[in-house]
Amino acid sequence: ARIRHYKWDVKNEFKSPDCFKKLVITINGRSPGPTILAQQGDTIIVELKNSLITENLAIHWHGIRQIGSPWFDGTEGVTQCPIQPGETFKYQFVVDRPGTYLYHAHYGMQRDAGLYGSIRVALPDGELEPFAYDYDRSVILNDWYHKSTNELSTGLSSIPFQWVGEPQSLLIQGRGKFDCSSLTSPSSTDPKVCNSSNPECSPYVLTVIPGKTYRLRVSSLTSLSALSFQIEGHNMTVVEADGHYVEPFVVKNLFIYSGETYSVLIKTDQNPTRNYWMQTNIVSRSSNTSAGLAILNYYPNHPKRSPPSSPSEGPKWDDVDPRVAQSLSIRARKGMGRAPPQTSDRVIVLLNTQNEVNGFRRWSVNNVSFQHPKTPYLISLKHKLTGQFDEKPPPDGYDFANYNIYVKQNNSNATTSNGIYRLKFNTTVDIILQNANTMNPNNSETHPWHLHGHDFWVLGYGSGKFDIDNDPKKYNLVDPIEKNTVPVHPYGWTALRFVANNPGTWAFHCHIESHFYMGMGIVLEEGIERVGKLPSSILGCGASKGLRVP
Ligand SMILES: O=C1O[C@H]([C@@H](O)CO)C(O)=C1O
Repeated sequence: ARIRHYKWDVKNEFKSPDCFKKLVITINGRSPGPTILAQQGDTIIVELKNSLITENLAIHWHGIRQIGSPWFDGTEGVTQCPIQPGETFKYQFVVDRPGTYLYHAHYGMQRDAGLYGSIRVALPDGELEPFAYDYDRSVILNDWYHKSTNELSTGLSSIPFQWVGEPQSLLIQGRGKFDCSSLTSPSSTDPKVCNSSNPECSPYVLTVIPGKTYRLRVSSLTSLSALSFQIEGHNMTVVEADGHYVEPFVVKNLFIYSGETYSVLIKTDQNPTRNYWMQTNIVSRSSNTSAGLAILNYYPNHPKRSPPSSPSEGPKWDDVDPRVAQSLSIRARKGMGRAPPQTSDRVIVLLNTQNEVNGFRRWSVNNVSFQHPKTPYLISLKHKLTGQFDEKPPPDGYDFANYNIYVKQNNSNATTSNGIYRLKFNTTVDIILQNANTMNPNNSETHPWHLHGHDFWVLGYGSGKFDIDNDPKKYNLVDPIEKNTVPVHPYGWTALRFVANNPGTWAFHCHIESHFYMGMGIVLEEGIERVGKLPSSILGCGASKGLRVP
């Protein structure tokens, strides 16, 4: 195993990823940031300089379990104090599993500003993947807002509530195309603000050699949108999800939710005299945002030559069945999955609702809307700093008998809390995500939930209200996939199982940036007594002020 040492400088820069100029948070001048390339078992060291002028910072290593290094999970308020402007912070962790992972800001809604990238972990020398390919490439999908992160988050925490709305564009590998002619105000029609011929917003080009097999790692870090991804004229064979091998299945559209990663195999076996569209469309929300477009360039055609065809319409946004069908198709590759424990020690049902708290619009689980404490949990628990968060844990369920998930509630008030779920070390825990109606009539949204510090088995999906007596009998205990991010579909439920064997404090939350900001998450603690000495670099905020020694 090797040590991979990176030096990153994080700052604000003017960029035009979709032709509209705005402030973007870059790493070494780039957004998406540099790809971390490593081999299983390597140690990654990222020396991160915060060169933002007035803003704190924290970076999460999404999908990396941080076994033995829970303090470097990068989750502000949960595992560390934020990195202040001018400071250099050293993240150090082991990438213990091969696969496709991500990194991104995890502080307020900072991810929206463009602070994200990918992590690719290869097998050790001499070990082979269970599928063959000639080349390995990756694309990160995103959506993009023209308003600043501060404007968006301030709107969400204002009275009256100002929703972020649909994104202005969709990005593929950091590039999109906003139609500058749709702007009307004089300042924004200035070509210095929006310029459709700016080379920064020319489409991303993936050049391929005809007659080969490509492994394409596709991941999504959208702020809000669920996406359909397709490559004109090419089927995709899904072989990996969140770092786990999938029993291969073929799709034309890959539905992908924020925080998920997939590998698909594509054969470049189409007419080699032309190029093809790679395309994303928003699904699950009614949106006027144009498709995201990139070019699959068959060598030696000119990389800038537009495909002769028009981009496709994309799937119908409100057609839920094909998305549920894809979720159900994702199973562990035969003979390669780890079997889950056949029973669990604790079942936590999490009802997802939109609520109001003191006039603020929020999201809640079991009527509790999450709020960060001033002192990160890992620090207050390890150092036994009392009174730093609500000692009363949030509930393990909701009023199953009387709650109607299909209607807008008459009284949709909730409370805020920073209480956490404390899990007995090494026990097996089931979590059932239960979807419901929002505060708008006849509306239930899709939420991708992401768990830090673990992979979980996906035991099942269902529609309607989870029936605790009968639905567990239908669980897939034979070949469930392991993932770290999973959708709960509109008016549906999703059942997960994991073993609480990674000492630390771990966030579990909706990966939609505005929803987590609005309280849609929980925090789990397990084995805090087994956590080693905390590095001094994560201390220094809230009640841990005096603990930081140079
Ligand atoms: O949090 C949200 O707020 C809006 C909408 O409910 C506001 O009316 C929406 O679609 C969300 O996902």
